[in-house]
Amino acid sequence: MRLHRHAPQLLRALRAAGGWTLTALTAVLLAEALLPAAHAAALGLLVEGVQEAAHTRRPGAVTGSLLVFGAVVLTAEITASAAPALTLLATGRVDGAHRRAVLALTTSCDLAVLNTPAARAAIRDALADRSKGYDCGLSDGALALLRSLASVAGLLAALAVIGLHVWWLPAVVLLPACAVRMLRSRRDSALMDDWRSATQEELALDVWRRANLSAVEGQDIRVFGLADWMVARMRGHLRDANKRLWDHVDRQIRSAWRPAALVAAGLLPAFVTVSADAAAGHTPAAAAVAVFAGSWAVFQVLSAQTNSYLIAGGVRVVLATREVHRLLTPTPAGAERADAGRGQPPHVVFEQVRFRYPGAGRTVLDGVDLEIRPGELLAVVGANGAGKTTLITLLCGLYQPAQGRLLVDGVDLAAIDARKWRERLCVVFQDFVRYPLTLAENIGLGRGDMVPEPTALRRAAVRSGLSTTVEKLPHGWDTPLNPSRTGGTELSGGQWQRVALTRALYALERGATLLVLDEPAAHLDVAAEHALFDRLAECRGEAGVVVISHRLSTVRRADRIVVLGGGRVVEEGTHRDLIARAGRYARMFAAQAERFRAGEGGPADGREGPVRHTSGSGGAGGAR
Ligand SMILES: Nc1ncnc2c1ncn2[C@@H]1O[C@H](COP(=O)(O)OP(=O)(O)OP(=O)(O)O)[C@@H](O)[C@H]1O
Repeated sequence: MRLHRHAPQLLRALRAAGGWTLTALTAVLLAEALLPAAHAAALGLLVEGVQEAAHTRRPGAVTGSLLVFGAVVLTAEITASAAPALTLLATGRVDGAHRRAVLALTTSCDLAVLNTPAARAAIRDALADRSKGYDCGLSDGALALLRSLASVAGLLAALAVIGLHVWWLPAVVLLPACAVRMLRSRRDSALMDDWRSATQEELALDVWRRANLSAVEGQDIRVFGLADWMVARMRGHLRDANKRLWDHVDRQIRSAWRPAALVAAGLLPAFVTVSADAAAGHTPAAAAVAVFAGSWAVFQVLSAQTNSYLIAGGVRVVLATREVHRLLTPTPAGAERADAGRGQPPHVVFEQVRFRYPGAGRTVLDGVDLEIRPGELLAVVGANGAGKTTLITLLCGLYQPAQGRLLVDGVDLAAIDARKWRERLCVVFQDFVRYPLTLAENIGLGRGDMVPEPTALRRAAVRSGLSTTVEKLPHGWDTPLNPSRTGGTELSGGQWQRVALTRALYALERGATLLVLDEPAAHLDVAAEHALFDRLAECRGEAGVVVISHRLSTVRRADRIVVLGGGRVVEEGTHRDLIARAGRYARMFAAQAERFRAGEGGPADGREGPVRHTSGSGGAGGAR
């Protein structure tokens, strides 16, 4: 790694620490680095002052040198207290700014790019999260470089102190000092390598530690009797992690004599010569003291020099960040893009849309032509894997079609500001997120960019049928939906689904005009699903509503039904039209009704399809 090429960029990162903090920190680090040399010089002066006071019998002769020595000691105290605080402040600001920049890129880029292995690896390296096994981040590297530069000044000063009295001594001291430094550097790098591999074992161990404490995995561990197996596995990881570290300690203890031998070999002959000169009266005692202390200062400065692995780690972050920038090139700025329009339900058209996930072999959507009319209630049905969820991710602009285009009110979605378009959408994905926050916060995230509005929260809860749940919660809206928090609780699957739905309906209250629901009733019973569909039907007109569902008895009441199959729309129309056509939809519907008639659940009026989407044969797909 060529440090000189990346050093300026690493140092530039420090600007985020702020002008004053950076200036103060640089001054403190410089003072710290100069202290050993200053101490040696002050010690020489003090000896000279004491000698003069003894010689002239004037105690006042020592005052000046005593003040200088006191100033050095005071500076050491001040820097020792100020350096950690300033370092902490600078670290927080530099890493904070860096993380914000990476986060901004990752949240604004296309998911297709974000999900590639190259992008994931670059983001991981750029964030260098310690909990993921990284030993140092951007600020560690940048501060290490700054400290190294300061220590060069300290080294030159220490060499000057000894060179001033004995001209040949700097070279004699510098050689063993550099050798000791190299040995230490190698030892630290080896320790980091061992520590890194031990961390990987620790991370693996942590997976099982957390699994044991988690309610979900905890169930499996108990039901399948995995406890002994898990403990054995954890022991294995712990043994591997510790073995590397113990081997390292063992090696270090056995080779501890090397630096000591180098110090002795370098310093002893020189010190003996200087002492002999001093005894012979060729070198003053004060100069000899300064030389001895100065020589030791050279060793001190070089030993204190921060390990190069930190700088290497910082450079790795710089390079990874550059890669993140290259891969996640943001879409053109919003201002240059078309606005998404507001207020009215959008008219969306999929035109010959083809799409395949990055790295996947199969084309999921293969020429989809689909219209979502303003304010209509549209149902999308199809077998498992037909591409219904994929359709939604394209509608949200999370992925771009490989071919074809999506038009929103006649404008290509690719030319519309993604943020503004998503403000018009409220989506509940099949795998909705269960945030470990309070109920109100969970719902408010439907428009996290706005100040939460309690009236809108309550209206959305009434619409989704969540109100009765709110009343039963110990702290109502302020109940944390996380049993491990004080006063927190866990919701059932169906209750969580209503929370996700309320989140979307809240977004509707706050200005969204297209509601998209992917299996919104997967966790609800048949009666609750019917009631939900009635409420969704009330939203139409005010907003467009797109519902994906496998339960055909429910979606039959949609304005239009679209059937996806083979990567394209194979049928569309009202329930009545599609039944009359006696095609794929009619066969799926008949199969579900047949299951119901066979007594597999639901009311017996032929309206209810009892089918859950979890099994291929039981779902719409199985009815083909
Ligand atoms: N992130 C992804 N990367 C690669 N392939 C994916 C990804 N997500 C989905 N797929 C594949 O795309 C196809 C369509 O998936 P999609 O989730 O859109 O189907 P679906 O109709 O919603 O299915 P279901 O009814 O089971 O929810 C599937 O074959 C699936 O394996």
